[in-house]
Amino acid sequence: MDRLRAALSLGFEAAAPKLLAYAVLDLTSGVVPVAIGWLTKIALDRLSTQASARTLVPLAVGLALVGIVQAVIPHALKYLHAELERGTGTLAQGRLFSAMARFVGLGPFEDPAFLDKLRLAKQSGRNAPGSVVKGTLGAVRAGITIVGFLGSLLALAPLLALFILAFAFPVLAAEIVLSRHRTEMMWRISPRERRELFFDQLLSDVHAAKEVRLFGTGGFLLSLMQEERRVADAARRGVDRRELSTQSLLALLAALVSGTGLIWAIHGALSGALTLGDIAIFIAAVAGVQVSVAQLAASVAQAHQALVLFGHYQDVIVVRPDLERASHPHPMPPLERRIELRDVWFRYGEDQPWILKGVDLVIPHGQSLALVGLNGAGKSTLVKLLCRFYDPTRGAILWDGVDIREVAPEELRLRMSAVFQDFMHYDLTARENIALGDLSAREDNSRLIEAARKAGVHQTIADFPLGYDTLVTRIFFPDADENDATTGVLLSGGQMQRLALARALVRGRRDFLILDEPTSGLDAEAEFELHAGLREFHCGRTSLLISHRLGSIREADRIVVLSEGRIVEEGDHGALMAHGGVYARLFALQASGYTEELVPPSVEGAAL
Ligand SMILES: Nc1ncnc2c1ncn2[C@@H]1O[C@H](COP(=O)(O)OP(=O)(O)OP(=O)(O)O)[C@@H](O)[C@H]1O
Repeated sequence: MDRLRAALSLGFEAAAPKLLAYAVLDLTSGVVPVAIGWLTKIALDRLSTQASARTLVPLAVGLALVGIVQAVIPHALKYLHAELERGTGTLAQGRLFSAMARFVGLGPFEDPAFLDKLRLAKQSGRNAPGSVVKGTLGAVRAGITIVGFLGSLLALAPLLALFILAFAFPVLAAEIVLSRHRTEMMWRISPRERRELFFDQLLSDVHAAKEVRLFGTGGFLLSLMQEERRVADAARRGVDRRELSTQSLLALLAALVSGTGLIWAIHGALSGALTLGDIAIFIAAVAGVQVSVAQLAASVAQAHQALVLFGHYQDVIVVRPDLERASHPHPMPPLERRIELRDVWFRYGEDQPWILKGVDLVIPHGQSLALVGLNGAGKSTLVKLLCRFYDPTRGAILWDGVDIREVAPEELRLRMSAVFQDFMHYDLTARENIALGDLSAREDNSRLIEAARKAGVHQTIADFPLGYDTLVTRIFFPDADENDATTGVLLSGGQMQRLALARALVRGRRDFLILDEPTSGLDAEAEFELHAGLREFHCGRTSLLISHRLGSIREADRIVVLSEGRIVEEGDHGALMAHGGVYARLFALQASGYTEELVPPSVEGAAL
C-alpha cells in the first residue's frame, strides 16, 4: 500500500493536472459501454413497439455522441499517459541520480546486486507511476463497467449474474500469480541482461574494435552475447508459455460462461419472457462483464508488476551512503602538518585477499612523495583510500591528525586534485574537458589556458577549428559530418592524457595533488617536459606521484617502495640506490635498457 501511495504521489508531483485528466477520462470510459448497451436496448425496445421516429432521434444522437467519446478517449488517454511518463521519468531520474550522488565511495558501483537493482530502478522510476496509474485506474474503470453491467444482469437473471461474478475470482488470482512469476523472472535474468548489454557495447565500441578485429574475437564474443540472450529468452519463454496456457484455460471458462448465458437468453426469448432490447443488453452485459473482468485482471497484474519493480526504485532512492558520514563533520582547514596512514589494512571484501597489510606512511606538508611497486602491489588502492573511495578495513588515515572519516567527503575532496591511472575522457568540448576539474573555470579562459599550458596541450587545442570550444569527440555526429572538423576532432591517447592532467591542474593550488601514472601515454620528450613543469608546479606542495618510470620520480623528496601490501623501503633516490634493495634493482634494470650514447645527458633516466 505504501508503495502504491509512493508511486501515485510521484505521478502526482510530476504531472498533477494530467494525472487528474487521465483519471477522469479513464473512469468516464468505464461508463461508456454500459451507456451504449442501455441506449441500444431502449432503441430496440422502441423499434419493436413501433414507436415514432421522433422518439428515436435523441437516442440516435445520444448513441452517436457516446460513440464519439468512446473513439476519442483512447487517443487522449494515450497522449496523457505518455505525458505522465515523461513527467515522472524526469522527476524519477533526478531523484535516482541524486540518491546515487550520496554514495561516498565506489563500492556500490562494483556490487552486481546493486547494479541490477539500479538498472531495474531506472526503468521502473520512469515507467512505474504511469503503469500504476494506468493499472489502478484500468481496474477501477473495469470495476465500473462490471458493476454497471452486473446491475443490468441482476435485473434480468440474478443467478447468472452471480455465476459470472464467481468467474472473476479465478481470473484475478491467475493474473496475479502470472504477474509474480514475470517479475521474479525479470529479477532472475537481470545479470544475464547486463552481460548481454556488456557484449553488445563491446562489439560496438570503437576502442574494443581494434582488438576484436586483430584477434578475430568478434564471432566468439557474439556467441557469448547470444548465449546470454538464449538463456534469458528461455526464462522469458517459460513465463510466456505459462501465461498462454493459463489464458487459454480462462478463455475456455469464459466461453462456457457466455454459452450458458446465451442458451438461457434464447430460452427466455422463445418463451416471451425477454424483449428484443433485453436480449441486446443481456448479450452486451455478458460480453462486457467478461471483457471487463479480463481487463480488471490485466490491470491489477500491470499495477502489481509495476509496483514490484517500483520497489527497486524506492530501494535505490532511500539507499544509505555506502560509507559512514560523520554526523557532526570536523571542519577541514588547509593542510598544515601532514597526511598520515596509520597501520592501514585493506581488502575489497571479506572474502577477498588483503591488499594493504599494515601500511604506516607519513606525507609531510610541502613534500613530494613517490610511490613505487610492481603491478598489483596496491599503489592505486592506496590512492583510492586517500580520496576516501573506500575506508580502511583496519587502521586510519589522518589529515593533520584528524581521521578523514570525521570530515565531510566533499570537503576532503575540495582540498585535493588527482589524475587517476584510468583517467576519464569526456565526449565534450576541450573547454569542458578541462573545466570539469573546477567548474568555476568554465568561462575563465586565462585559467583554462594556464592549466592546458602546464599539461602541454594548449597549442594543440589552440590549433583546433573552434579552439577550446571544439568537441574532442565525433560520436554525436553522423557520417555526413565526418569531414567537417568543426563537428569535432579526435585526440591521440597522449593528448587525452594531457587533457586529464589539465583538468587536475585547473583546480589550482589544492593542498594535496595525486598523480597516478600521469605520463604513461606520453612520448619521452613530452614526459620530460611535463615532469619539469610539474616539478615547478608542485614545488613546495604536498604531492603523491606513482610511476613505473623510475627516472621521472628520482627527484621526489621521498620514495616509498610498496611490495605485496607492505612498505619495504623508504628514502630519497640516493639513499635507496645506496641501500641496494628493491628500488635499486628496479632502477638498474630500467637503466640497463638504455645506452649512454643514445640518451642525451639532459634526459638521462627521465624516460625510464
Ligand atoms: N575494485 C576492486 N575489487 C577487488 N579487487 C581489486 C579492486 N581493485 C584492485 N583490486 C585488486 O587489488 C590489487 C592491487 O591493485 P592496485 O590497482 O592497487 O595495484 P597497483 O599497485 O596500482 O598496480 P599497477 O601497477 O598495475 O597499477 C590487485 O590484485 C587487484 O586485483
